[in-house]
Amino acid sequence: MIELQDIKKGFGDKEILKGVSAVMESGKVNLIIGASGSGKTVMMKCIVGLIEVDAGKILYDGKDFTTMDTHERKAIRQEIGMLFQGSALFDSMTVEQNVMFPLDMFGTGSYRDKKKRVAECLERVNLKDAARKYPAEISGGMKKRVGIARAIVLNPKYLFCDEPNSGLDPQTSLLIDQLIKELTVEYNITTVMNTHDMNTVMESGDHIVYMYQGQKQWEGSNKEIVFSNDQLLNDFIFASEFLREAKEMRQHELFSSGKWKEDLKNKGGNESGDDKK
Ligand SMILES: Nc1ncnc2c1ncn2[C@@H]1O[C@H](COP(=O)(O)OP(=O)(O)OP(=O)(O)O)[C@@H](O)[C@H]1O
Repeated sequence: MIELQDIKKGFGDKEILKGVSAVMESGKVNLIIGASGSGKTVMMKCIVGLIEVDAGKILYDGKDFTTMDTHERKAIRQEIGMLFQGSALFDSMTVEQNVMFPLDMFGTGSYRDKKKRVAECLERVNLKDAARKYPAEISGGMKKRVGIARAIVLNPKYLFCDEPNSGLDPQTSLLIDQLIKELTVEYNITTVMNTHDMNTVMESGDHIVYMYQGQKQWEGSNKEIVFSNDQLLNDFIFASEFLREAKEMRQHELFSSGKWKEDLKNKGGNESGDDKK
């Protein structure tokens, strides 16, 4: 679990994060969404320590990251897996060597153990047969899967994904989303993902933090989004008439099945559809 307590960050006299609090739960895909410039990337960089917050706390399973020294931070960083937007593979290395890289950097076992771990991860993302290929020889979706294998090779407790679906077709995006979600549940990882992809929001958003101009405007699940009355969130998510109609249909479907009550109860919400901020 990662907890943000009133984090603030500014550059010069420009305040970017204006006191954000949120809890990113383990075993869940926690999404950060919002318009361009709303502060998603700055927030993500603060959480992993690429930039320092001006105020507030970031707790990794109760341990305050903001006051840790370099040594303590290094220990946390070893528990973090990162999936970068462009996959960020080394072109001169094979798929297998790319996945091996974090093990060579931080791993302790023998070469044989490392090879075994790499094989397990490649098998898990269904890329066993591509081990000897180079990035230039595989598709964009496969590159993302290599990125995922590399991100999980050290058994991370926390996984950060920056726009994992950018540049992928809708079907491949869905497969990547499913894979990330499965791994999150399987290994009880706290996954934090920055995304613009509305399919991801609706399919994988166990917990969604909607950022608006440096503040958390709304948070809830993909089910709660359908019943949200927050105007800014609705304008952002259901931007087109088509999506507004789809939302109404989904609401109707959930209302008539009575399933919305069950879903909201499970999420700790109430029947009035009041939003949590
Ligand atoms: N290093 C920096 N120095 C100064 N300003 C910065 C810096 N990094 C980000 N900003 C500013 O912070 C604001 C939020 O940027 P951020 O990258 O977090 O937006 P975002 O929500 O991730 O947008 P996008 O969806 O386009 O990636 C922007 O106005 C940006 O110009």
